Amino acid sequence: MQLGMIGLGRMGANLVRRLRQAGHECVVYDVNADAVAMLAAEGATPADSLEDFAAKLTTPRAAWVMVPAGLTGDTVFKLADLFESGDIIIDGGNSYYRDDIHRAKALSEKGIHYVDVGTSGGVFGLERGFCLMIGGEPDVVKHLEPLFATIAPGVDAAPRTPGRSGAPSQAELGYLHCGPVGAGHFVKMIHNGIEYGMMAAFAEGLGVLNNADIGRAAAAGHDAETAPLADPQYYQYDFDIPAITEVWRRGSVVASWLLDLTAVALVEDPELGSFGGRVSDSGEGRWTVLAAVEEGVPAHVLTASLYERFSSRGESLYADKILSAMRKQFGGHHEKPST
Ligand SMILES: O=C(O)[C@H](O)[C@@H](O)[C@H](O)[C@H](O)COP(=O)(O)O
Repeated sequence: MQLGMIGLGRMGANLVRRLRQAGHECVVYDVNADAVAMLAAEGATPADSLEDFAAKLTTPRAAWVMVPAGLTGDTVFKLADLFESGDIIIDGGNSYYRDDIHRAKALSEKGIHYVDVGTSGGVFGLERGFCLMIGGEPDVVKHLEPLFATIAPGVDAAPRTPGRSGAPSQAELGYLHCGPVGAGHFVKMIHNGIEYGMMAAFAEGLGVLNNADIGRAAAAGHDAETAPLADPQYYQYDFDIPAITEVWRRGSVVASWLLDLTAVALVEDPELGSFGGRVSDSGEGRWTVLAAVEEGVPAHVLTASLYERFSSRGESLYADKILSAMRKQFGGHHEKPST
């Protein structure tokens, strides 16, 4: 089957490679001509403009947009100007599901179909396959199924769940038509909200392990900034955290791909010296929390993990200064000045 790919960064390029390995034809375009040339050298059909891209696709066209966040809407609408009724535009980025709903409505006036695909797997997707969460019209999603089946990891990526037998379902193959337009990105949004929570759980637990030698510092003298440690004898452990993440990978309840990646990170940089501790976020966690608020559903862990990212970037500094100022006012306590 033929697919056009716009956006040949790590994700887009690897999607093309995975499709090509299975014999699908790919027409590729990116504003970076070098990225186009690299995939052309691997056998993809290059396009040197959006117009050229649209012209090289056979109707009904199917184009996957995988451009950096912020450029997706513009790219979708530019492409829609060149496309005809019956053509399909797939947004495989991390778009807000509400944008999908608006875009699909606008495109439908021209008869163009819009499919949203939450794509998980990151830089490992070429080898492992990408988990796909899909939203769109059933017949359009069905038409694209050979592409989704190729991109997805396949049934062997995980042991079959006891109780499931016979021909593997879509979900067992690693892709799922989740519902109408927006449903794919809604599911991906919540996936990423969970990702924030799981990451924060590992980070906080390892942080507590990392401080389990605090009893030694306490023996050397009490720091007036914190309450005295009641029993320093209980905090005399100098844990090997890379080794702990490694042992947890084998047979423990918290074994997971996220833990595997944490173990890799700690082998590469045991002291984490290459990180400043500022954690970015690109919107999915915020949208998850907004959805929880609007649904009136508690999401304690996911909300706390989002706020931790804000704190990591110094966004709690003003509030922390207010805390110090109040404590000094009512108690006359000494609070350390800014450094
Ligand atoms: O499932 C995935 O492969 C990841 O979730 C991927 O989509 C990306 O790494 C996140 O979107 C980062 O999200 P933040 O920038 O919000 O941490």
